[in-house]
Amino acid sequence: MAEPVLEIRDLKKTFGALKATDGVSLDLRPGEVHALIGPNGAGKSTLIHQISGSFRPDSGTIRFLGQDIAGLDMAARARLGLGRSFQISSLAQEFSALRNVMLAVQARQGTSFRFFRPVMNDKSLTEPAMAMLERVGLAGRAHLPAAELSHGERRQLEIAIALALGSKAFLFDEPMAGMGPEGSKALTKFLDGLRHEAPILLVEHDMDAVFALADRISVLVYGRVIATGTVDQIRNDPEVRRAYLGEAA
Ligand SMILES: Nc1ncnc2c1ncn2[C@@H]1O[C@H](COP(=O)(O)OP(=O)(O)OP(=O)(O)O)[C@@H](O)[C@H]1O
Repeated sequence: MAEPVLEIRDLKKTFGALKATDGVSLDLRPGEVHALIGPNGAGKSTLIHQISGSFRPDSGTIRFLGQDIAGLDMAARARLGLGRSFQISSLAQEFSALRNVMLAVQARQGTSFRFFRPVMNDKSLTEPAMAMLERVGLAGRAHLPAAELSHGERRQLEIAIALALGSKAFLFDEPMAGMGPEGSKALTKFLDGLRHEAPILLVEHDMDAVFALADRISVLVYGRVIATGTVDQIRNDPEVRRAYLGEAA
């Protein structure tokens, strides 16, 4: 089996007396969508924050592409290729979609703002940025300000930016939230293709999306993983049904 892209071992984080993550271990393999589900307050977002670097774990290890990243800050983790969650919106609202992606291309190239050159005519930025917008299906909206894009389009733009930054894995925290049924369907289809570019750790309450996308599901309850398995294994696990899925599954 291929080496995991991301390996979490025994991650613990407390807030006062509350054990928000209580010894979580899981991994993310190349090409997969690994969904993390569980009731409200189970510790899903806290886990994502620890992986992305916005919270520091009390103990445990996080290895990304073979490297221990627990001591790195958020920006350093992003530079290594850990694509950030949707909950942090990184868009410059007044800039066009194209310009937003160009900034990411520029950041990856390691060049700073080029005040002496008209950036919008700089093909070394516009061409890769446009290619990225095409990949996410936004080429036709390239010249609109980010603020004028729909909710779903802004999500696509955020992914284009993450891809332009060279993301090698994605952490998505409730991407379907606020999307509506049609938007969720479109985003599900899009994420299904995205997994081949970079595997996805997906926190999501929308079970249709989870069941459609997940290669594996881990169920978090009170900060602990109570089960990890395929969609069928999780749907048929009596403890999971009791703790989370109820009879809806
Ligand atoms: N910064 C914080 N300070 C104190 N307590 C926190 C903090 N962040 C989260 N918590 C608590 O940790 C627990 C886990 O919260 P978390 O947001 O990770 O759960 P979740 O599974 O993502 O829930 P939801 O599905 O509702 O988003 C909750 O009891 C929450 O109140």
